[in-house]
Amino acid sequence: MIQNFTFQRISSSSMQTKELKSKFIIQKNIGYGDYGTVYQGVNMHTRETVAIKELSHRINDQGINAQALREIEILRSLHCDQIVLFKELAYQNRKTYIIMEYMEEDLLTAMRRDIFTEVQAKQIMFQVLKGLAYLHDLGIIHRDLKPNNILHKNLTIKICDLGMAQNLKKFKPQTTRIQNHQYRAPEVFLGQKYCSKVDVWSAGVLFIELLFRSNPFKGQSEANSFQQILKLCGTPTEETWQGVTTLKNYSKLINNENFPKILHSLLERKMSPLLVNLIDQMLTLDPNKRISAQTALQHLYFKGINIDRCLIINETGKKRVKTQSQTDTQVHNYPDGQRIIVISKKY
Ligand SMILES: Nc1ncnc2c1ncn2[C@@H]1O[C@H](COP(=O)(O)OP(=O)(O)OP(=O)(O)O)[C@@H](O)[C@H]1O
Repeated sequence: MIQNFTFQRISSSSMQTKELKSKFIIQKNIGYGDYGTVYQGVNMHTRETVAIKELSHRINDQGINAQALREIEILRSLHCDQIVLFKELAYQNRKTYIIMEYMEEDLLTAMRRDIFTEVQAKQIMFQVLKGLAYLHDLGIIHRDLKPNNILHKNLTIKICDLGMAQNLKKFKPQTTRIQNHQYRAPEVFLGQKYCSKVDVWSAGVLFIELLFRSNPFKGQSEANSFQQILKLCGTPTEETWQGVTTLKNYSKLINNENFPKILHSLLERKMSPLLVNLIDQMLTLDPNKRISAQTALQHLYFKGINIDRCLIINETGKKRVKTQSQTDTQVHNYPDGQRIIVISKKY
């Protein structure tokens, strides 16, 4: 009965759910997650290739679980080039299927195989930040940004898996059981009420991972990852993060050891000053001081970016970056008095 109610709720706003087999053929399995299996399929009427996410709910479950319902409700309301496109819902044998546009693969798979150049990482990050800025503008936090939730097709990026997303406008209580611990923002570890800046933190981690092929906050456990944050970003103090010592988990997670901030100098060895400045702002411990996705898009690092022109695909389908030997010199003065001179190649 409740199962029917759930479908009625979903279909109430002109959503027609059809039985899966009347329209789609499942071709192969393309992904597994904690909440479902994703298949490649084809729409028999249009011949379009689609991704079909099966939302598992056991026989005795009462309708679609809250996470699945949240994913459906949020995903279908979004219209953004950087978010995977929701197409329709289907059902079969008491299971619900989200039909989405099909993408080539996720970034985790791509990162395990390919080494990204800085130009490619820049293209990827610009699109990820655009997707986040769109979500944040609507009051939605993704809360689970990580390489396997970012899809690409020839480096056109789409964020997927809105199962953990929260619409801040709905004023629901916040859980701290969010984000994979290697991408988790410090305020979540410390038990502070959080906002869309948690996604910016995850994006900053992803940026480093794309360039270094390793996650700076990799840890076997949540505690390990948090220790890594402290070791690289420094121990937060009242001077650097006002109110940090009063946070719920402060005394549990932070002892007397005072780590200096060394992330900046590690990044400088490999990255341009502008990029270091951007990542530094994305990985600022205090969420109030951390850059927003919208402001990050306007950072000088992205000045002149043209996604279409930079990437060309060669005949074998491999990504190749077109470069020219022209250089460009820019001087940037930051409000904190820092002055950066950048000599960069024009692309
Ligand atoms: N539209 C798509 N096109 C191609 N592959 C996809 C698509 N959607 C998902 N996938 C693949 O399926 C995987 C799992 O999808 P998704 O993250 O939505 O499932 P989940 O059960 O919510 O996962 P999680 O365990 O992260 O919560 C992705 O990492 C990706 O590899």
